[in-house]
Order: sequence, then structure tokens, then C-alpha cells
Amino acid sequence: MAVCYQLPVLALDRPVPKHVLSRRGAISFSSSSALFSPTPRHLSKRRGAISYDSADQTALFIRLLDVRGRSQPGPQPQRRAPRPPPQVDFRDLHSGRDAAGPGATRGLHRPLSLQRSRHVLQRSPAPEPRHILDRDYGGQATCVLQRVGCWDFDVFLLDRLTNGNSLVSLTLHLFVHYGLIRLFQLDVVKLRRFLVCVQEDYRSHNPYHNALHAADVTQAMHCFLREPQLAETLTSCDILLGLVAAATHDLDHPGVNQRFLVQTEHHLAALYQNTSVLENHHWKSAVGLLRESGLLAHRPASERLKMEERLGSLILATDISRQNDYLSQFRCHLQSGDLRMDNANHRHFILQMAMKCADICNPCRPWRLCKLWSSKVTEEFFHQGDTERKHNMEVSPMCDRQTNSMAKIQIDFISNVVEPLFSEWSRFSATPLSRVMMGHLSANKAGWRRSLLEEAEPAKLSASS
Ligand SMILES: Nc1ncnc2c1ncn2[C@@H]1O[C@@H]2COP(=O)(O)O[C@H]2[C@H]1O
Repeated sequence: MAVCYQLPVLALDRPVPKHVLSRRGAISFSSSSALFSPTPRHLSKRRGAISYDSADQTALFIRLLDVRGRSQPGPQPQRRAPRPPPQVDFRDLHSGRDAAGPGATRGLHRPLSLQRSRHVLQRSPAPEPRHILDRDYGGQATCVLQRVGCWDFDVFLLDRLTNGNSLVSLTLHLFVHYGLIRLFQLDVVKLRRFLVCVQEDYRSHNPYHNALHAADVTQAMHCFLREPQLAETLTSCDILLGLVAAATHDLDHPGVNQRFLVQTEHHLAALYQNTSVLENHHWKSAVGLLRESGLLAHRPASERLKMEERLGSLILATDISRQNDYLSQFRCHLQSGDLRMDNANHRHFILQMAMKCADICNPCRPWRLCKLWSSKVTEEFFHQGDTERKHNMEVSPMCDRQTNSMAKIQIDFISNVVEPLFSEWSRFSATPLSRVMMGHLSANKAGWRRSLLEEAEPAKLSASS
């Protein structure tokens, strides 16, 4: 049984040391935590999480899960001990890759010469001759960014030219492009600081869920925002939220899926009650960074809260397990032809659909880019599968390298997830871009089918010999 309490911070019997509160707004604890064990350990098994990201910001909430025999002395009812969750050391997940999550990854980018993006407020050091290299690369990056609205945009190239800072440079470029700095009277230093923090809070050692994926999704979102039905009707606030949601939609992704977090009783699963665990975490992390940066501090509080809420519903829409709900709603609208882009709720729904498309558009990219993304996502899946096998857990679908191949995963993903979504999107937005995307999608699927046949060939040959 899971029991969930929300208690104001005053209910705690001793103050919470500041150092346990990360800016991400959540910490976990268990029965072994000295901080929260007013009852003897043998009487109480506590798991849960603490969140300070409440609307009024003055209260701290704790959630206790699986609370049994709390502070009641005497014999406990006889029960068969539940199977303990696998004791996964999350540092193992990225052994040799990501030792301790965000923060630990900071400083890993080897500067081309001198790059000061992580010290936005520091004064520039004295010029040195090697700055000339930065200027060369900067010039090329600027050139590449001129093509940011093209569907075959090469975000990998931009990432190399900006030395791993594609998310910051691309998003800043788009803010300038849409005039958002002027329209929202944004402080450029705060904006840059916010984007640098966003980029750094992606785990650079995740093969797929890292800042480069976020840059790719932001670029795709820009392409969708330019589609006539959206470009003619979206407000500047819609555009701002669309870009921020795309840039932050996988913030601090741990490189494993929700199923894994639930099975290992990760504190995030407890905090978000096993529902849209990752997406809630990405959203709350984004809100934490927005508040910390003070980017919107000059806007009225009610507007800020509304924006945070809408940001949440855009990020939560990327929960792939809820795809069918969104798709049936979309189909209903398309069948009845009742979508009105002058209606704010309808516009927001279309933004949610655009966000979903941007998130999983990699199979619709040209073959070279599609293959790069596929190998990254497969590497991350298989790494999770290896960890699950190592801990005697059931290996998640698509994560088992012994029974899957990249081609097989891609064909399934395209047929079951991407095609249904993009065929509805291209019904809504029947444009040249949609035709290009659908063209790549079917060509790529054919490419994966060929790869699958090639994979089968050696097996057939050895069976017949
Ligand atoms: N090319 C791909 N092949 C297989 N799965 C993918 C691919 N691209 C995205 N996904 C999945 O789609 C999911 C979208 O939500 P997530 O980013 O949480 O996790 C993503 C992956 O699990």
C-alpha cells in the first residue's frame, strides 16, 4: 500500500539543511536517512520524496510512500517480505560515461580555444592570439545558422562548430529571429545564463537524451512554427513557450525510461506517483531554472505562473505513453473540422501536437541524420537493457540487445508511433514540409527493411551451410 502525505515544512521535527535541497526541487529519502528518522528504523520503513517547488514557494512538501508500522511499538503483523527493488547504483548506469549526473558533466567540453559560455557574468580575459580560431568557427556557425529553417539542417555540424554549445547558440539565434528579446523586454545576460544552465543540465554522456537532442527538437519546433497555419496565428507568447518547451523538454533526463525508475523505486517515481515521471521532472527542472535565472522576473506574477503551467502542458504532452490520447483528440478535431486557431485553447493543443512531432521527428529526417539518431537511441536503450540484466530485472522492450537490432527497433517505432502521428499532422498541415517529412519517413523505413534483410542474410547462409 502506498500512503501519500503532504505536510507543510513546519511538521518536520528538525530543520532541513540547505545543502540537501537541490535547485531541481526534489530530494529523496529512505528509512536509512538519519535526517528523517524520528522513529526507530526497525519500526518504520519510509520512502518518499521532498518537493519545495510548490506554488506559494514558502512551503516544503514531503511525500511518504510505503509507510508501514509508523512509530507503533509492538509486534508487527506477519507478512511475506515484498521483493526488494533492485539496488541499482545510478552511477553504474553511466560508468565510464556520466559519473554523477548533471554538474559532474560540466567542464567536459574541451574549448576550441577559449570559450566563456559558462562564465557569462565574468569579464572577458585579455585577448590571446588563439581567439582567432574561435572567430573562424563562430563565423562558420553563424553561416550554418542561416539555414536553421531548413528540414535538412545539420545540428551535428552546428554542435561541432560551437564546440558542444548548439542548444545555446541555436535557441539564442531563434529568440533574436522572432524578436522575443524586444517583445518580452528580456535581459540578454539572463537569457544567455538561463540557456547555458539548461544546456548544462542535460547529461552530456547520455547517448541520446542530451542537449544535442534538445537542440534538434528546438530546430524542428522552429520549422513547425513557420508552417502557415501556425505562423499566421500564433502569438509571441505561444512562440516563446514553444521554443522554451522544446529546449527544456528532456532536462536532466537520466538516460533510462519511466519503467526503470518505477521498478527501481527511484525517488522521482515516488515524487510523481509513477505518472509521467520523467516529463514532470523535466518540467519542474525547467521551472526551477526559469525562476533561478530571473529571466521572467520583470513580468507580472500571474503571467509567469500561467506561462509555467502552459510550459508544463507542452512538456507533459511528450509522454509517449499518452500518445493515443492526443492522437484520438487530434483525429476528432480533424474529422469535425472544428479547430479554430483564433481560439487560445485550440492553438495550445496544436502547439502540443507540434511539440510531440518535434520530439520524435528523427525518423523523418534525411537518411544520414536519421541513422545517426537511431544509433544513439539504440545505444541508450541497450545500455539500459544491460543494466537491467545485470540486476536480474526483466529487460525492457526494445532494450534487449540479444533479441533486437537497430533496424527492427526502427521499423517498429516508425510503424507504430511515428507514422500514425505524422500522417495526422500532415492532414492538419498539408504543406511542402509535411510532404518532405513523409517522403523521408517512407524512404527511411524502406532503408531499415533493407538493413533487416541484410542482417538476416548471414544467418540464412550459416543455416544452409
Ligand atoms: N529513432 C527512435 N527509435 C526508437 N525510439 C525512439 C526514437 N526516437 C525517439 N524514440 C523514443 O520516443 C520517445 C519519446 O519520448 P522520450 O524522449 O522520453 O523517449 C523517446 C524514445 O524512447
